Amino acid sequence: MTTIPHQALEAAIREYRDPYLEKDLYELDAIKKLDVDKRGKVTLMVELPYPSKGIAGALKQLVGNALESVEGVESSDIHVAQKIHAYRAQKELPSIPGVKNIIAVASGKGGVGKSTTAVNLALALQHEGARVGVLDADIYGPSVGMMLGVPDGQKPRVQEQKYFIPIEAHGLKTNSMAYLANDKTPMIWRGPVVTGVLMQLLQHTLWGELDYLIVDMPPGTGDIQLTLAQKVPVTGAVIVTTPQNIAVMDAQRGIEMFRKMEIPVLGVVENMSVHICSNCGHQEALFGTDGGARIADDYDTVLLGQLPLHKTVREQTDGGKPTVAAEPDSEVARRYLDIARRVGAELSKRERHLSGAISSVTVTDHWNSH
Ligand SMILES: Nc1ncnc2c1ncn2[C@@H]1O[C@H](COP(=O)(O)OP(=O)(O)OP(=O)(O)O)[C@@H](O)[C@H]1O
Repeated sequence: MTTIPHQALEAAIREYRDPYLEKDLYELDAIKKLDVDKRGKVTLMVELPYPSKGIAGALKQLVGNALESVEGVESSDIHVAQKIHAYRAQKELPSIPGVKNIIAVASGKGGVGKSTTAVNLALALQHEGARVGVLDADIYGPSVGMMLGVPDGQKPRVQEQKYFIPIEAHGLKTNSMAYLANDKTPMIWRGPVVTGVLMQLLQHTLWGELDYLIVDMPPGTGDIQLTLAQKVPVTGAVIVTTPQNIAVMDAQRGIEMFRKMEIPVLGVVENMSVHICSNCGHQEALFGTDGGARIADDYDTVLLGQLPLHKTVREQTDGGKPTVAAEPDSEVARRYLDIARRVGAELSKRERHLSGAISSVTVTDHWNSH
């Protein structure tokens, strides 16, 4: 029988640093079980605080190699799971039953690719193992349904004349202003009416159990956005910008608005960073360079990622099958998946929601990545 000093195992495990949280697994309190059997087989259970399916393989391999180089260790069996907590919303606003976290995707300016980012981020979080919904609050151009391939005119079913049953698309639970509108309704939806309708959509949809509800906000920083930022219990905001100066300036205004409302800004996504020619692959910075990095720097937040301006992104997203669903292994989808893990990781640094405050929350969603 071999006796392997615990210190040696711990030292080996500590060699791995989480790429998003930049801490080792002990610092993250991620080690849930560590056992060695008589034959030198190490069993390790790791639990990460963000959706991380895509990096579980690498983690297992790296930690496995480190463990197996410890004298006396013959083999290792590593299990990786994730546990997504509910984090505090601004000003202790009451949460939506079953919804652990609401992430607002916002932009200071229209047309920068906010909705494209919102749907791909939602799909990427799901791909990484989370349960996700999307609320389209973009009253000026609700496009989430179209981008997720929901047939025109489809309406959510209503239960007990009070609750909406969300429309499922690509595994996401969705609800949208667009599902309820007809050609005439946008005319009456102005100001306070709009926020009233949006709050109803949020509160009267049977979302079920969600780790993240992505809210695609209307672009800009006007009254509607401000009211939403005051009323929707948001746990974190993601700001989408393009690199050009004007968009960056508007994005700064967006960051300031969320900060004023005490909503943590999780970071900035720079969309349309470079144009990639679909014929020759030539890359060109059409809208200038590094706008997202500058703003992240100036506002002490994180550049979550950069997306190229690419014809297939538009074709796939506008065609009802966003890139992460259409081509999950593509370079662009990999960027969205990286952004999703970063968003989850950034959120996991925030203050937790008081335990027990959300009654219907499930605390573990284990998946093994064998
Ligand atoms: N990275 C990209 N590459 C190519 N096309 C893109 C990219 N991002 C967005 N687009 C396209 O740009 C258009 C605008 O995108 P989107 O609707 O997401 O912007 P938005 O900021 O949500 O606009 P608004 O909220 O003002 O309606 C869409 O046709 C979309 O497919």
